[in-house]
Amino acid sequence: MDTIQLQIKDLSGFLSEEDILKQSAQAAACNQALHNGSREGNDFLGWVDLPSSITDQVLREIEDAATVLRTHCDAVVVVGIGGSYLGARAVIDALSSSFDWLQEKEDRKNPVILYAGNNISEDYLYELMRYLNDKRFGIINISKSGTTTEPAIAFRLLKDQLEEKVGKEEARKRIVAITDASKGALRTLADTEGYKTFVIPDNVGGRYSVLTPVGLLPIAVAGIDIRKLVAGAVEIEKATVPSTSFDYNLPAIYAVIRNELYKRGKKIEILVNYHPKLHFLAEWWKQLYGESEGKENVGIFPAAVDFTTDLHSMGQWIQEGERTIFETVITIGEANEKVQIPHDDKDLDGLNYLEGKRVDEVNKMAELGTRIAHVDGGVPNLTIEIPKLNEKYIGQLIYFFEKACGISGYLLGINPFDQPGVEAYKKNMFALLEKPGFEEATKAIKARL
Ligand SMILES: O=P(O)(O)OC[C@H]1O[C@H](O)[C@H](O)[C@@H](O)[C@@H]1O
Repeated sequence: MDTIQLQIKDLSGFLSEEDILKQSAQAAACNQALHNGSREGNDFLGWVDLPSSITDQVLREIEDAATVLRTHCDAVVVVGIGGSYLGARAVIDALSSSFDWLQEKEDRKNPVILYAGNNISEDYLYELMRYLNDKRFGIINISKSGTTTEPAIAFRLLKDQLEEKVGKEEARKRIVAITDASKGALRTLADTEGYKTFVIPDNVGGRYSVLTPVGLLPIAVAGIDIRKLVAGAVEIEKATVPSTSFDYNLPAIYAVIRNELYKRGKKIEILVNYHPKLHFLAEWWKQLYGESEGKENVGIFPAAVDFTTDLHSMGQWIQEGERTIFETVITIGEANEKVQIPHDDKDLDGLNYLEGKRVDEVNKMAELGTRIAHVDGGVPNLTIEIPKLNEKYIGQLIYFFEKACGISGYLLGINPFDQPGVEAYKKNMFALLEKPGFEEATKAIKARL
């Protein structure tokens, strides 16, 4: 097995093969629409053939910029929010040691990757700047619009700190901006300051941008092979072209299943993992599906849990709470490392029955036991099988989820490529902060307080 797989046998009793196959023509039409741009949102389809169109030259330019940062910095702060950081963080966490950031400087092969601009917490920023005070650090500032408040605040602070520490000249070498080709405050700022920049293509939305420099540069700085990641994505891109028959088009099958379950009252999809390093993959997935489908008062609510951790907190709800959920489980075939449970002469903890077993074997039995219990408890389960955690399969998984999301959104009958609802909080916040241009809104909102 050289590719990710979709396992659907635990849907029996909830959804038949016939129910799924009935939707195959519709799903194929949605997939076709993603390729020929015949439906809503067609100005945001740049991601569809993005993996196969990334040239060697583009990859080299990203790798070169990564080398500059890796040479000049012991820590690199990725400034961005939503699609401008989640993809990078998902891949970096999935493919790095869980304790990478704790390694002493002399033992490190890669700079520590830190994140900012994804919240407006004063304490967070203070603590980050304090940590960076005696570090050789750099910044990758990412914003597609170039106008988002959270990263703009973080960047202003970090830029000040860096320039004060090393001077404007050296700071310029350690700052890279990734933004629109011509629009937005970040573009103006980067051009004025003379930063190295990369462009986010107009036709690739933030949540679909992980395979552009938005994701690839931070990932490369973290020492991860972006060529293998992209190659993995290309494989699924090729395997899901419109001529692919429905039975082999895994994203199309996944898209149909989640929509059919939704029609049957399963309003919440829980993405499940059994490895803490996949936590941010689920965060990335939540944005992808949440922003794409949650509109016009419809859409599955994308949730996520980390098992077995959350079996000791959310497990009760999932087993016996309202039956409006289904689970999509990401399962990893083979652990990358080997740890066996040792023998203990006294066996005071009663664990000798596990002696000699790999920890992963125990994890897998927890996974199997949970799946059986949840299905028995009325929770449909589908499983995405990944042979092991490496660049290639994460690349496959990224494209799998992106393609499925596009098909799924069209099946649902909405435009999966806009996010009008996100503006509501911003308008109120700007009005409350008395941003120039919001005078009327300021008056109106203040009258409500
Ligand atoms: O990259 P930016 O323009 O800064 O946007 C960052 C994020 O915030 C926005 O409000 C959108 O909801 C997201 O889709 C986007 O990924």
